[in-house]
Amino acid sequence: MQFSCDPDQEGDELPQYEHIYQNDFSYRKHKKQKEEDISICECKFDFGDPDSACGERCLNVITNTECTPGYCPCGVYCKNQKFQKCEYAKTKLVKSEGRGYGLVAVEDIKEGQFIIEYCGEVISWKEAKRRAQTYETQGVKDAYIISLNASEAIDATKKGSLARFINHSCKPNCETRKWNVLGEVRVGIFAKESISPRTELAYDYNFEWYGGTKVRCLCGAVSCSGFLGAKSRGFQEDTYVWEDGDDRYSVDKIPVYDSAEDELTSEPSKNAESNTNEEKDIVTEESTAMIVEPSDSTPMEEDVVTETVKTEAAEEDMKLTSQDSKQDLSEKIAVKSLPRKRGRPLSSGKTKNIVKKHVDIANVVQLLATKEAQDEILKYEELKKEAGVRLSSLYDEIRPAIEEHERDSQDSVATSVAEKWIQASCDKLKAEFDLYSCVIKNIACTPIKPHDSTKTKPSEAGSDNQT
Ligand SMILES: C[S@@+](CC[C@H](N)C(=O)[O-])C[C@H]1O[C@@H](n2cnc3c(N)ncnc32)[C@H](O)[C@@H]1O
Repeated sequence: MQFSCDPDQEGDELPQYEHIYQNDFSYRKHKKQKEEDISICECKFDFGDPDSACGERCLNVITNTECTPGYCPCGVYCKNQKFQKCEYAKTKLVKSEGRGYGLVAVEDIKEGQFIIEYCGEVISWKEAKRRAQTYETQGVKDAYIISLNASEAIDATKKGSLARFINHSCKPNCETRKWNVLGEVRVGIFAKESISPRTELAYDYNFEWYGGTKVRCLCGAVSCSGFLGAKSRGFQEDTYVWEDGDDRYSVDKIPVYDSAEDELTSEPSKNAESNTNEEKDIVTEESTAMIVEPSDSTPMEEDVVTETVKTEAAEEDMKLTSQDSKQDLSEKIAVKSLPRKRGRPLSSGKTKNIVKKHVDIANVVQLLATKEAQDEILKYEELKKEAGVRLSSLYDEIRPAIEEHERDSQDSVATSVAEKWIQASCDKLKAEFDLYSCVIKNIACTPIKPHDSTKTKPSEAGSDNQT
């Protein structure tokens, strides 16, 4: 949405809030990152190539993790500390038609670029719901509570960054993404597309509506869902005529807040105008008890165990030689190439059983006395290789889809793609399982070749001499 910045509007009294550049932790202590939890990437800075420092291919960037100062191999040249260094895009606060204030771009913003962090007070969900109700009864019309993770939310009502002014759109040019920064999850606003100066920034709030006033959405998008939170379960259960893609709403007797009506001086937007004509009798009072759900559903903290498992498998993969590269690269990707966790032993405790052990099939085959046993093992080895090759070529096919998913959305990769990948991975695991069971069966049941005593190893010869 293009925005006309009226300099006169900048003189208007700004809403009361405390401006902060980092989340405020009054409700619990800020986590201190443990040394063993620090993720260290494998980037190497090359002075001749400034792009070599922690860019798109940095393992930490890929996993939405900022590098820890003092630990990144690129040192001061690391480019993956944007939250920590507040490397925001240039934006400007302006009055937006019918929606209070909004934020517009002042410079060209590239697709995928980090724009600003959504800062506020980190509070528990219980506290967030209590506050949302209090704000509603106090008549606070705008909602600034955003979900952080399963147990916590960020409240930017009283303390926040400029991100608190970014409005909602049903066809947004920005999106929220969660990043792990020094052990804490933080929410950033990122560009979904390239954005030119004077364009209003907006993301899809994914509002969860918990009752109270329904706020008419004034985003103006053709695909507008009509109300903030209209897609949420609470709203849909409450609005009995709702069907997907159906824009008829049962709004009788429901108080609707339309902030356009607060601003008598501002020209109502086309969208607002038509809505106002439609429902003249609607009461305009109260605010809303809504909490913004960032679109990024990537679990950050909750998945600690899974992440540990994956990390160590990935690390084991990293040790493979370059001859193995293509097939093993696909396996690295399958475990999302999580970077190394500092100080964590490779094959300890619970992850031991998933770490690869190399079995030299040629050696095993030589030990067995019968040709049948040897052939059986070689047949299963061939099947295992074929399954590996299929997984590898599938990787080439689906990599663009995975890359697109990583760039544009943090939700799930398309089910069809995921299913193909899972099937091929399972086939490969089954082929490995078949091979190793065949090896075990044959070692247990087939006579072993007699030891050739004429071939004495040099070390054995030496020790014999000594005795
Ligand atoms: C996080 S605040 C955004 C900044 C707000 N405009 C302000 O002036 O502080 C969210 C509130 O802005 C208003 N808002 C945001 N997007 C809107 C939209 N598309 N239509 C109507 N109101 C919107 C709603 O009142 C919402 O609760």
